[in-house]
Amino acid sequence: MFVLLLSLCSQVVAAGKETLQLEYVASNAKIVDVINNPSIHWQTTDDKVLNLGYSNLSYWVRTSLNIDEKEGPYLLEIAYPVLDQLDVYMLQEGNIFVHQQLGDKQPFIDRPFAHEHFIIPLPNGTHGKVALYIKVRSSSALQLPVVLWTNHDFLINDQVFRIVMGIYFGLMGIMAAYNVLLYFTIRESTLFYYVLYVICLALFSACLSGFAFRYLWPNSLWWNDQAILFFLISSVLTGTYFVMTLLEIGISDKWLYLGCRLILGLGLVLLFSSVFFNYAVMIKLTIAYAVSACIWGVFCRILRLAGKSRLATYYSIAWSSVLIGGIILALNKLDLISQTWFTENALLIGTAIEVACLSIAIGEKLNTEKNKRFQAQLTAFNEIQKVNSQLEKTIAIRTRALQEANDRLELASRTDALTGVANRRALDEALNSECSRAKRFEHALSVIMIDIDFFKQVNDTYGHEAGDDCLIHIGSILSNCATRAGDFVARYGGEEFCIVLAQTDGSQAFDLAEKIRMTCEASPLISKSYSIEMTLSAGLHTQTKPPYIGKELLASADQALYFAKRNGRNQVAISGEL
Ligand SMILES: Nc1nc2c(ncn2[C@@H]2O[C@H](COP(=O)(O)OP(=O)(O)OP(=O)(O)O)[C@@H](O)[C@H]2O)c(=O)[nH]1
Repeated sequence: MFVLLLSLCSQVVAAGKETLQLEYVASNAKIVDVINNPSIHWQTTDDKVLNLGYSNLSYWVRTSLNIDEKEGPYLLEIAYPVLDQLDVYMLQEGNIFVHQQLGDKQPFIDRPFAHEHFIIPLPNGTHGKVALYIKVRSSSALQLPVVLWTNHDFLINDQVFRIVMGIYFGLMGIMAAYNVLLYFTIRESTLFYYVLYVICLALFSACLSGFAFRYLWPNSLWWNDQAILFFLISSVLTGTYFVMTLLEIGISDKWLYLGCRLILGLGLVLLFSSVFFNYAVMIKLTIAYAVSACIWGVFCRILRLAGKSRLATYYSIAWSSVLIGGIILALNKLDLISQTWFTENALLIGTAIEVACLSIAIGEKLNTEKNKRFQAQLTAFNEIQKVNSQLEKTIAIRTRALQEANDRLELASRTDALTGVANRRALDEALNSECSRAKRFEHALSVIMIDIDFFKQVNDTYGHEAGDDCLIHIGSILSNCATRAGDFVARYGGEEFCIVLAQTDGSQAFDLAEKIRMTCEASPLISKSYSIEMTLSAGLHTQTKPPYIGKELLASADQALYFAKRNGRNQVAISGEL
């Protein structure tokens, strides 16, 4: 876009303006002492634009214009808005017919033609050879781009000039407005400094191009000079803050941080000094300061962005473009390169590219940070998942261990500690549940009560320890004999045992009771020091119809046992047959 407009602009300028051969001399004399004074040694220049660099002297510049009335009317343009004082004289045959005082030391309203540049309309009817004398003085760089336009060509050229400026300030405005909205949304300090930087840069460009004087402070002559310094220094200050936040230069980056702090400190000193010291001195210092800061910006990129390729690319293009633009403008102002549309607008082009690239660089940085945050969240999420699964495993192991412990406790609470068979509590539960089942399915249910004969004698003879071993021995005989599903062996208490036989009729139960009795009789408890022979007495009760009541079954079986004892022991008695 810029290249297109640049070429378009160059064509219009080339077609519209008459090339003027300027002569100049450093002199503070009056017009009457300059015209027709053969002792003055006028110097000529081959440049299209007279460029005298930074000079505090007054200069007289002269040329002659050939006016063809048929082509007119004509406008004389001095296309450099920051000149301090201009006295423009036009003479024909030694008579002054135009005298115009111009310059940015006069209120804008005094200009004969409302324009950012200095424009002098030639009086109607001007014809033939006209001598042009300009006395110029400026504390800024002294350039004198004098152009003679026909009205028609001037209008075409001016339209292009305004389109280019409109695009530039429009771009700056959009960038500032968009990023300020973005700042209020995401509160990222880089955006804040970027917006300040863009505003300062745009205002600095507005000062240089004359737009600020025309539209913002047309009557503030002192401020109009100060504003150039103020906004250039402010651009560097806000730009440095921006670079520090964009590149995350903190106190840990010792030398980079100190460098940035030095630039900020120097900027503040210059800003303060600019109020008191001569503009001509301050502008040179400020330009040197701005160029150094710009080079420092490039240096920061080299040290800080090695390896961060995309952000580095945008940043490099941005800073290089403004650096190149600034250098071209500085060389132009110092009269080291000639003034052309491009050299005059190089900084504008550079800053426009810079502002756009920096905006992309911010986006790139935010994007990188978003990805970093996402990665961190992902890592944290994975970590949490890992911990959770570890926790779940640990909980499962603990739960299993707890369950096993509970099972062991449950078993222990239902088991007789000495013999290992079920205890009385478990017997009551099993008997009740078998009673319910028998009632429901109308099964026969048998209960055998067993008691060791003369066990007191065993204890008395062999001791309690041996007695305990005998109880264990009998418990194991019972468990080994009553092995059918539904057989339930329990220690009833002391030397008494009980067997519940589900779905077992009287004859089956009797056979089992006999088998147990005989096994016991035939299996003495043998140890190194003794062999204890034992017999059992058993009472059997079988319930074949309701009511199935546990306590009553036990009582009937116990009654039968009592009978077996009384009847001589070592026998099985059946409750119904007593
Ligand atoms: N070693 C040991 N002896 C027990 C245990 N529980 C009960 N006894 C003993 O068992 C004996 C039971 O004796 P008694 O009730 O007089 O009956 P008995 O001597 O077996 O005679 P009968 O039952 O009439 O044949 C007592 O001496 C109790 O001390 C026990 O857990 N261990």
